[in-house]
Order: sequence, then C-alpha cells, then structure tokens
Amino acid sequence: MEFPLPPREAASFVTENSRDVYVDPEGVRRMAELLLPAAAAWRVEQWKSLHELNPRGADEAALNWVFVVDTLNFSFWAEQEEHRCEVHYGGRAYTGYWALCAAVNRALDQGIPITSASYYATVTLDQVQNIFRSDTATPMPLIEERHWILNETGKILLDKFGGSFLNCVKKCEKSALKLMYLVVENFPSYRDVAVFKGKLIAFYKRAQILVADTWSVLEGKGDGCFWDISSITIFADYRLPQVLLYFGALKYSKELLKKLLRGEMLLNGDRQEVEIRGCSIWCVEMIRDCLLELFEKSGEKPQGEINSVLLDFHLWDYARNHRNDMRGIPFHRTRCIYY
Ligand SMILES: Nc1nc2c(c(CN[C@H]3C=C[C@H](O)[C@@H]3O)cn2[C@@H]2O[C@H](COP(=O)(O)O)[C@@H](O)[C@H]2O)c(=O)[nH]1
Repeated sequence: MEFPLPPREAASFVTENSRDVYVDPEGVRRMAELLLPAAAAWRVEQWKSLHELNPRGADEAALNWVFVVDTLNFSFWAEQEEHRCEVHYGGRAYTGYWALCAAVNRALDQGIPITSASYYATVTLDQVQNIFRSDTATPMPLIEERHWILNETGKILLDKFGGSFLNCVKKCEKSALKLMYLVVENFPSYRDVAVFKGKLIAFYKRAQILVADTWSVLEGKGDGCFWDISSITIFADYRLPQVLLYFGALKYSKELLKKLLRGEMLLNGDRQEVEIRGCSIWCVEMIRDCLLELFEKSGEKPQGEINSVLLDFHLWDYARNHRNDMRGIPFHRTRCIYY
C-alpha cells in the first residue's frame, strides 16, 4: 500500500496546489503578533486544569479516559445551532466536544466503566445510546458509528495492548510520531487520509490530538516526555479553520464562502474540504515560525514551548470562548468519523 504523505508535508503540498483556500502571509504575521504576549506564558502543565471535565490524574486511568474520548472525538456540529445535543452534568449544560466528555464522566459517576476496553469492546448500541444520551431532543450525531468504533477499538486494545492505552504509550519510547503511527497502524478508525491531486495524504487529526492529549495529561513528564512533540501539527477539525478565517490568516474564494454560508455540506475527501484542512495546518505552521522569529527578535524567552500543539489548544479554546464574535464566519460542515 502507498505510504501517505505525513501531515506536515501533506499540508505544504495542499497549500501549494490549493484553488479555493489561501494562506495570507500578512494575516499570519498579524496573528503571530496578537498571540505573542499569551504565547510567552504557555506551558503544557497548565492545559488540563483549564478544563473542569479533563481527568485530574496523570495515571493509567487518565490515559484510558483520554483514549476513549479521542476515539470518539469527532463531528459534534448540529444541523441547526439552536437545536443542539446537550449533556447536563455537575449543574452545567455542555455542548459539542464537551458534551462527549460530560457524558463519559456522567457514565463513570453512575458506575458504568466506559473507559475500560473490556467494557466498550462489547458494549451494545442500546448502552451507547444511553451513555451518550442528550438532555435535549437532539441526539449526539453519528451514534451508530460511535458504537461500532468503540467495539472495534476496544477489541484491538484488549487483543494487542492488554486493554490499556498506557501500554501503547510505553511502546513508543517517548516519541510522539511513533505513538501517532502506532495508533493509525493498529486502530483503523484513526486513519484520516485523503487523495489530493492523485497523491495519498494524511492529516491524522484524531491520532495527533490523542498524542497531544497524552502529552497534556502527563504534563510532558515521564512516559509523556515526547522529545519530538514539535513534529505534531494542529488537529485539522472544523473549528480551527473557522478561527483562522476569522483572524484573516486564512482566506476562502468567494465561491467557497458562498457555499459555506449557505450551509452546504462538504464530503470528507472533497477537494475543497482537503484544501481547508491542509491550508489550516500549514497556516499554523507559519504562525508558529513567525512567533519563534518574534521571540528571537524580542530576546524574550518563552516560559514553555512554542509548538503547534499549544497553538492549537489556545486557538481552539479561543474559538470556543468567542462563539458570538465569530458569528457569521462559517465553519465547514462535513459529517465523518475523522474530526
Ligand atoms: N483542533 C482542535 N480540535 C478539537 C480540540 C478539541 C478539544 N480538545 C482539547 C480541549 C481540552 C483539552 O485540552 C483537549 O486537548 C476538540 N476538537 C474538535 O473540535 C470539534 C468540536 O468543536 P465544538 O463543536 O465547538 O465542540 C470536533 O471536530 C472535535 O474533534 C482541540 O483542542 N483542538
């Protein structure tokens, strides 16, 4: 089988050949300047505590939580914004990705071992519909897909890795890329690839965010002290392109903008969908390079690392916390199991 172009190279290839999406160097520089003050303080240790639903520990249980969540970490957008899946937990109503996390924590509180491979390898569709039930009339999208992915992934984790994601991490000798490839080679639902201008390319969004979340939950220490974490790109979902478009670092053709504003769906693997995802990855690689240059010039040393993972987390949180400011800036609607 042809080996796919890895995410960073894939992003560069797509950006060079893109017709409807463009990375604007001026917009990139403006974003880097905007991000500079915050970037000086970014440290991997800070992230998981920022979000109340993230596991607190840095142990095997926390890693198995991250693994099952990132196995299901896709496609939460609602047909109509006003009718969304919501999960009520701890007195709060969660939507999108956070609804998934709230449902996992709600199940654990009810004694349902949803993070144990021995449970989800044979969990039934009924049980999955109950665990991920919405507290509104709108169910979580792709519930059937979430069910078979849990069964498939649980069986493989049991058969090949003793039922624990910690064993996968340990096999990778502190290499982020080795962990990314171990995941895509062993777990089919993580194989986020496409064909663009005749070339097989990989974005591996869920495999890369799984590596990033592993790094974050382990606070970059012990088994999670990945020497090559800066080789991980952003996770090409549907929120990052939206925030890059909002800041003007990414530009869309008039035709594509009109299509997205009409709410038209793009199929996973469509040329325009690949251009949006590939250019987003490349855009943030350029913002990171710009940030490093600005630090160089200013002589100021950032507290932690300046890499695409922390840039991604920051931009994703920004998009989450500035929904209203970003109203009118469309995200692309693709229904799939990869992001
Ligand atoms: N690029 C990127 N995409 C991310 C995340 C996250 C959450 N992760 C972090 C959060 C806390 C921890 O620090 C985790 O690391 C979810 N998503 C994607 O967004 C979409 C859901 O969006 P909405 O419908 O608005 O909830 C969906 O495709 C989902 O897969 C991220 O961080 N980066």
